[in-house]
Amino acid sequence: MIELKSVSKSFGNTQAVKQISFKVNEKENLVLLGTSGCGKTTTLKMINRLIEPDSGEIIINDEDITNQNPEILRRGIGYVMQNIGLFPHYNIAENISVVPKLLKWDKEKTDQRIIDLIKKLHLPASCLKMFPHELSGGQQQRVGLARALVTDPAILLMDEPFGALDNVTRASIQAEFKALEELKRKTIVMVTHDVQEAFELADRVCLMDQGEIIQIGTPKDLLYNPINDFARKFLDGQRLTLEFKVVTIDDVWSYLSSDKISTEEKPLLSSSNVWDAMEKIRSVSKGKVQISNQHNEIKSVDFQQLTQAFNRYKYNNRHE
Ligand SMILES: Nc1ncnc2c1ncn2[C@@H]1O[C@H](COP(=O)(O)OP(=O)(O)OP(=O)(O)O)[C@@H](O)[C@H]1O
Repeated sequence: MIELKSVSKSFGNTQAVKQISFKVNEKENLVLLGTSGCGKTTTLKMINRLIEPDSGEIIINDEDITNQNPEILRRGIGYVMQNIGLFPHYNIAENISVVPKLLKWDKEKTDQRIIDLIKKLHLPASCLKMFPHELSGGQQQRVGLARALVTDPAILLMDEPFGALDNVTRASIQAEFKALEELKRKTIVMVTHDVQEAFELADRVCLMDQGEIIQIGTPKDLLYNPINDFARKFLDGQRLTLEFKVVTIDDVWSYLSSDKISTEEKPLLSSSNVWDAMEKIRSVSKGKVQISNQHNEIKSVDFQQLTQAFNRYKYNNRHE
C-alpha cells in the first residue's frame, strides 16, 4: 500500500535519509525505530509531503505521490504530530473538526462522528468545550489521535504519539491503542525511539541509524536474528523484557509440562505473551494460572514452569 523506493533527503550538509526503501502492507503497523536524529521524522513527513525528498519515489496505492496535490493527499492520511500540536485557541471540538470542515462535512455528521470517537478514546463529552491547556497530557494525546482519525483515513502516520506522557499513562494508552478496533483496519507508520513501545505495537520494526535502514523485520526477527552488531546492541539493554513480550504462550506450549487443571477459570489465550502470563501469575494468590493454546487445550502453570519453558524455547531459537 505504501512503498518507498530509494528515497533520500539532505538538509544542507546533513544527509538525513539515505536511499531508503521499504513497503508497508495494508493494515500493517510499521514502526520506525532509532536514536534521535537518525531520520525517522524526516521519513514519516515525506510520506505526506510535509517534506519533499531529493530523490527516489514514494508510491501510495499504486500512485506516485508527487503526482498528487499535497493538500488532497494529506486529507487521506491521518497525522499525529510529535508533541501533540493542538491549536491552543480552539476548543477540543474545534480542534478535532478542522479536517471535516475542510472537507465540508455537515455539522451533524461531524458532531456525531466526534461523539462516537471520543467515547471510543475514553474522553468525557464535557471536554469538547474545553481548551487544550485544561486537559491532562494523556487526554490531549487522545484528542490528537481523535483529530487524526476523525475522517477515518486508511493511513495513519504517528510521530512519537505517546512521547509526551509519563510511563504509567503511556503504558495504559498504549494498551488502549492496541485494543482499538478502529486502528486495526488502518495502515500505520509510527515513529518512536522507545524499543519497548516499538515491540509492543509493531507488526514489523524498521530499525534506522544515521539515515539508513539497518534491519526491517518482526520483533522476533530483530531479537533472534539481528543482522549485525548494531541491531544486536540496540536491543541488548532490554533484551529479556522484550523476549518476554514477543514470545507467546503458543511458542512455549510444547515445553510446558501438563498439570492438574480446573476448567472453571478463564484461561489466558495462546496469543498472550509470556510477560502477560507472568503478570497474571504474580497477581493471583495461588501462584498458578490456566493457559490455553490455539487448539483450546488447557494447562495450569506456575512461575517456575513458565520460565523453564521460556528458557527452553529461547535456547532452541537462538541463532548466534
Ligand atoms: N528542517 C531541517 N533543517 C535542517 N536539518 C534538519 C531538518 N530536519 C531534520 N534535520 C536533520 O536531519 C537529521 C534527521 O532528523 P529527523 O528529525 O528526521 O530525525 P529523528 O530520527 O526523527 O530524530 P528525533 O527522534 O530526535 O525527532 C538530523 O540530523 C536533523 O538535525
